[in-house]
Amino acid sequence: MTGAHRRLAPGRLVIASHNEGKVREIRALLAPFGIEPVSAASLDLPEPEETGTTFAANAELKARASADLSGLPALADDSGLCVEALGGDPGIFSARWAGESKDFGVAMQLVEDALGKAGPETGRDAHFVCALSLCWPDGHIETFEGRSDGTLVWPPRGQQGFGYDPMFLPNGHKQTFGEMDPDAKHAMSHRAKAFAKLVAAVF
Ligand SMILES: O=P(O)(O)OP(=O)(O)OP(=O)(O)OC[C@H]1O[C@@H](n2cnc3c(O)ncnc32)[C@H](O)[C@@H]1O
Ligand SMILES: [Mg+2]
Repeated sequence: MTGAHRRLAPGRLVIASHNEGKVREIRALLAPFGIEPVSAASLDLPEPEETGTTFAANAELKARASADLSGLPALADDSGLCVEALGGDPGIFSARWAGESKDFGVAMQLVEDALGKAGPETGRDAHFVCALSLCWPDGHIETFEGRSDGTLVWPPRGQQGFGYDPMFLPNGHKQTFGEMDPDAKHAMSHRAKAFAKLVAAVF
């Protein structure tokens, strides 16, 4: 982003996400900062169409939509799993690979099948990206990104986290994000890294 940072005043903040897993993680990350989080679902805010071509563009359009409609600052997250052998797919389409029923068992199987087609020589490296955008009701917006690098395991392991977590083994660790205690994921995830940048800028 460009320009000066703006401080976020204590008070209500909309978490502009309809993904319960993300909302849970963002609440935990916000807990120490005296902010009163309100979810987009509890305000009945619609889920905007994600027409952006980058994580940052989608995070910005989601944050802006919620800030406009609620009159409160809004924090949105756009994130996804990028697989090197698949040219970065599913990337910004990570949610869409799970289909209408949001079944990540299906989405992980699609990733595994695509990796099988790509062949063993291409490797199993992958990374998660998280873009966090904070938009104020007057339209001022700030965006921060974080990334976690790792490899993909099969079969998936663990019941913690959400989405693609059970098949993602972060570099230097023995447990997948699906097996890790939530606090351990928060200490190192793509979301936590983006959040640390946001904290440094606006709190
Ligand atoms: O747009 P919102 O309402 O926030 O919810 P969403 O689920 O549609 O979220 P995205 O558009 O950002 O899609 C990203 C998908 O990538 C996956 N994903 C993102 N972060 C993840 C994480 O930390 N662990 C596992 N999967 C993750 C997850 O399945 C998401 O559905
Ligand atoms: Mg989405």
